[in-house]
Amino acid sequence: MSEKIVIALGGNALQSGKGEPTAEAQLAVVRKTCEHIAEISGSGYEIAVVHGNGPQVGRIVMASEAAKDVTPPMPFDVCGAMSQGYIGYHIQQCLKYALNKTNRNIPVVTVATQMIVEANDPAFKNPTKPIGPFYSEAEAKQLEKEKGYIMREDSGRGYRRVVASPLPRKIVEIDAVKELWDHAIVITCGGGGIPVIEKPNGTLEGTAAVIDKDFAAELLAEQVDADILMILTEVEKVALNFNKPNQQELDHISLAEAAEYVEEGHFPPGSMLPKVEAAMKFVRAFPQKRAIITSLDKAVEALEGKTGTVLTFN
Ligand SMILES: Nc1ncnc2c1ncn2[C@@H]1O[C@H](COP(=O)(O)OP(=O)(O)O)[C@@H](O)[C@H]1O
Ligand SMILES: NC(=O)OP(=O)(O)O
Repeated sequence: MSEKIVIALGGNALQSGKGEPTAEAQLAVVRKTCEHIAEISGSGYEIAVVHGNGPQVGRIVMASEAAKDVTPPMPFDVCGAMSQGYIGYHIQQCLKYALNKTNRNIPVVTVATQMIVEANDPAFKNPTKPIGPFYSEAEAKQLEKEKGYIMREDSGRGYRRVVASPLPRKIVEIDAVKELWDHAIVITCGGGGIPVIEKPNGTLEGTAAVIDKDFAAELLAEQVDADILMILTEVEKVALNFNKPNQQELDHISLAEAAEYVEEGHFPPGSMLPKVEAAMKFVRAFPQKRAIITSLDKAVEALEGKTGTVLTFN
């Protein structure tokens, strides 16, 4: 039987193309990434794709706010749904093309996915998820004053707006994803899923937050009994002392080592910490399985054990 793999694509990594953060620049990165995903599919893996949306949803919110004199601003959850739509569309288009090139006629489909979060999740009081563009410290201070945004430094790359990032609890469309699994490559839980709160009468209500797609991908991997959780971002390996002269890249981490490095503060919240924590959760749930963190362009080599950081139980 072929192995199942959930592949998570970083929202920032998808915007890592040179030049302006345009849809065209993202499409170019998605196109290249999909060549790798098609190659993985060609090696016999069953795949689902999850993607991030931090930069994208941040810009959609900004555009919506900026257009307030022309049309009413969109609620935050709707902006999240819009980001799922356009990133999913890019992946669908590029992945289908890459699969066709290798004569693999597999349908590719995006499922608009809602994710149940808890209304009393402490994350609502402690925003950590960076979204939108990067700013200088002075610009960040100005935005805090003018717009009331909460701004934080993001992994040495500049300041960004941070928003609440509650934990994903339940994938609303999981039955549809499971039904589709044998027939298509499913793009699901985009941007971590559209955050919704379940009301006592059973209705769902969108809420203003951005769920971490690493945790969403992990939850999906558990639900579909995936063999591998693969998290693709901008760096080839997870590092200790990241961006410092004594930076040390890691080939392999055990669960116990990962816990120690987390405790020592090597991984910032909202960027590398959720990836490592999601990987830890996966191998804790499935001690025989593995999680891999690497860059978009190294996915194939990492699966072959040639690069990336592999996290296992022992
Ligand atoms: N210890 C670390 N090891 C590797 N990268 C790190 C580390 N700490 C912070 N980073 C940064 O975190 C980034 C990944 O987080 P982020 O950009 O939020 O991910 P995504 O691509 O999923 O949106 C890396 O590209 C790197 O710049
Ligand atoms: N939603 C989410 O996790 O986005 P990023 O991958 O951009 O951080």
